[in-house]
Amino acid sequence: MTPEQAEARIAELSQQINYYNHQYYQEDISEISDYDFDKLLEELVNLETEFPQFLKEESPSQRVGGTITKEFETAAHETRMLSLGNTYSEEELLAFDERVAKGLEHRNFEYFCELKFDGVAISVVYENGRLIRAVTRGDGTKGDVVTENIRTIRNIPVYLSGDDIPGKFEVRGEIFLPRKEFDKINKERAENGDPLLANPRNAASGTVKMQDSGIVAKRRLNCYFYQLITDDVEINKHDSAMALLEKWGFNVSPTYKKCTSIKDVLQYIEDWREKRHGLPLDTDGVVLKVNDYDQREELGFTAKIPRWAIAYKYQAESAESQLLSITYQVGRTGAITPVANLSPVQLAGTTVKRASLHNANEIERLGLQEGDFVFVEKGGEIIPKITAVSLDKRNPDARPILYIAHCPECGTELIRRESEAKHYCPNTQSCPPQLLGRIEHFVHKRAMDIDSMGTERIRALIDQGYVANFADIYELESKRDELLGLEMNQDQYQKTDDGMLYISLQKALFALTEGISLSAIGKFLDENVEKSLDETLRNFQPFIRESKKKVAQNIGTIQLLEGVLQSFPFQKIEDFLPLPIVLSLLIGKKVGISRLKEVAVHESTVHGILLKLDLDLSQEQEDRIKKLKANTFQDGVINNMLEGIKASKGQSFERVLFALGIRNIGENTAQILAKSFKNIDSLMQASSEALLEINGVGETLVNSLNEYFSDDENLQTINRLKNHGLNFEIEEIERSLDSNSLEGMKILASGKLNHFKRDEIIDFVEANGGQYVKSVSKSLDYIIEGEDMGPSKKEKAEKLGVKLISEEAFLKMVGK
Ligand SMILES: NC(=O)c1ccc[n+]([C@@H]2O[C@H](COP(=O)([O-])OP(=O)(O)OC[C@H]3O[C@@H](n4cnc5c(N)ncnc54)[C@H](O)[C@@H]3O)[C@@H](O)[C@H]2O)c1
Ligand SMILES: [Zn+2]
Repeated sequence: MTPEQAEARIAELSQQINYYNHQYYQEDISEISDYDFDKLLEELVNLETEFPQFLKEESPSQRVGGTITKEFETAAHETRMLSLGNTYSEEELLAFDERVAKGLEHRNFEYFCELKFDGVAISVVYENGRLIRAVTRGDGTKGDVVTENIRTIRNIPVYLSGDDIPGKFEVRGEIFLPRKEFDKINKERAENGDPLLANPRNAASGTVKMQDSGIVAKRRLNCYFYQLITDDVEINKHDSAMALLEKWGFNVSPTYKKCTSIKDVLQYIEDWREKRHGLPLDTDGVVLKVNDYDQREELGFTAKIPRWAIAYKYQAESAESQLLSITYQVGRTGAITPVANLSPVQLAGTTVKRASLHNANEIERLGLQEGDFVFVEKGGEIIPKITAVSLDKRNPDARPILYIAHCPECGTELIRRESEAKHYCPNTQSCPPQLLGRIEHFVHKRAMDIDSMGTERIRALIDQGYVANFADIYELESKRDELLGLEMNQDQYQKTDDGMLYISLQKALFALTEGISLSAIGKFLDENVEKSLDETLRNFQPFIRESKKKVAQNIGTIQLLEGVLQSFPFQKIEDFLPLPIVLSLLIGKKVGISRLKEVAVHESTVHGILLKLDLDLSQEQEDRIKKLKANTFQDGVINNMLEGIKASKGQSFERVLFALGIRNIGENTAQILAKSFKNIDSLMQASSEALLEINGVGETLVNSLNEYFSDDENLQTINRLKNHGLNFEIEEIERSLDSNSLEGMKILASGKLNHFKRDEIIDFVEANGGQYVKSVSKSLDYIIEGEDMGPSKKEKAEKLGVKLISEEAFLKMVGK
């Protein structure tokens, strides 16, 4: 490499690393894996070592990656908070050991080994036994003061008592979000249709920097401490510092170990390579630190890292698997996410059968072709990802993956907006998952409040054609009889990219056999989770024998199933079977497999397929098919749901307005609009000027309203909802007045007020006998002049001779 090339590459690497650092520390996003990031940094360090003339002071190799944010107060660290050198290789670890030995002139020394917890570093300062300040690492010299947030973490003591607590000391540790909590939060977010958190580390980091410590408290963060800094007690070694932390009640992970040689360290690393997956949090390596403080001092620091410690990072585990098929998922926003169905493979302690492919670019980047053997890796993320294709194993006849052009849920042609990686289904009105999102909003507690309509039920109603818009909900009452028997649990179904409907293996085996319970089959499948579909079916036969239930008949059916699976070229999804195949075994004499295939492509449940086929089935056949179905709507469920729907008709106009889900109309705006316009007709007819007069209404909102009301379908829905008796006008509540001081006066406020939020001023004027008016006109008595009242409005008021009054003077006038 020439010096010119080196200089250019150094600049390029620095820029990339700075960018990823910004994403990682400020935005809590990992755009590349830690491994890839560390490789970039390593390349930079190597080049700067070879060409020291290009080493800049501000190079990312010389600085700790984070910075402070603007949202918090800043505090300086009394002792700098450094980064750690890291390595992925044993050789480099041995080289580190030699450097340490040499630095200590080959005197004896010990290592203290800890796991490297994957969270965010925190410094917590105590004075006289009280937690007085908590600060993030920031840029290493100063960080964000996040004391209030840290106080909400239960196992960080706020007070300490005991006679050996120093007057002043600092502890450092790693805040983390336990994996269980992380999964719980994401489950809730999925149910609410919120975007999922990417991984526990980024979630922890984002949480620590939240403005609302109430939310932080709910997130159940936890902390492991690994450093004590104090001048008030004589400590010479790290192990005694750790013992003190434990004694004082700080949470210390019991996974540490003191080692007397690098050989012991390597053993510790091996011991935890697999075992760490059983810990409640993510760990990504081992930190080894020289135990003795005097020896540490001798070894010293570089600008960014201590010379007496290093992190050995476990490389993300990788495994080879085969691509079976691709499923395209449609989110509540219409975003399409391709998911790879893989043959099962063991990875980081779990069986992997699926991997996210993110978007079309990712498929292209990988150059993925049908049936490819691929490498999967599991980093901090829950869903593993495909990192590469094993080209030498590729079938020469394999075809490239063609990204779907139409929405798998509704058939609409997909669009891809410029500068966005994802494809979208533009059918926001009736694409089932998007409709689901809108209906979930409609029935939400703060909207129509129909809590008897949970996600599963709504999904069933949408998929089976009963609900296509809000008004349909109020017509369910008249369809009570048809609802009986509708299927609910959609997780038992899957569709491949060609629209073919699949059913879970558990349900299929349950229906195909006799005398074996669903839970027994579930248990059998759990035991075979690592096995491929073919192996699982093979193992199912000895299982049937053990069960001693209708052995000959059941085994016969399973062998038949294996035969049919071989003769028909369906794509594979582990844990699922093509529904036409399963149905052909149950009712094959009545209808051919090609007809079943035809119908299964267009339907989303067994119930739907049967309605379509309209066959004359025997009772026995009906009973066996029933075993395939998901939970169905029963009388109790239906009554409960219809009652909730009926009760929702009492919701106020503002709730109804919010429920409609008009873009940019949140709860607050709905309240303001309802109060200002009193009913939907005036709102519909309101001119842009009249709308803009209202505090809190801007151009964007005016546009959303215009767009919404100019759509006939929306108007129809509103009309139908009106006919069903929903409230489209405000109920005037008789109110006793606070005073009469504004009697007969017409008042308007403009600009930002200090004592009133958005719509509070309206209430206030009315409560004191006045009338609040929304536009500037001659009939006004006063305009309360808020901060930054627009100059044109002011001019208009002056022209009309309307009196301007300050907020203070107004309050005085009312006697407040
Ligand atoms: N994926 C990305 O885009 C991206 C971007 C920037 C950084 N990163 C990752 O972050 C790393 C750099 O972060 P860093 O500078 O914080 O270094 P680091 O995370 O590699 O090491 C220092 C940190 O380790 C933590 N730690 C955990 N357990 C510890 C223990 N037992 N003892 C001491 N410290 C412990 C502390 O928070 C400490 O601040 C990179 O190596 C990379 O893996 C990733
Ligand atoms: Zn769609």
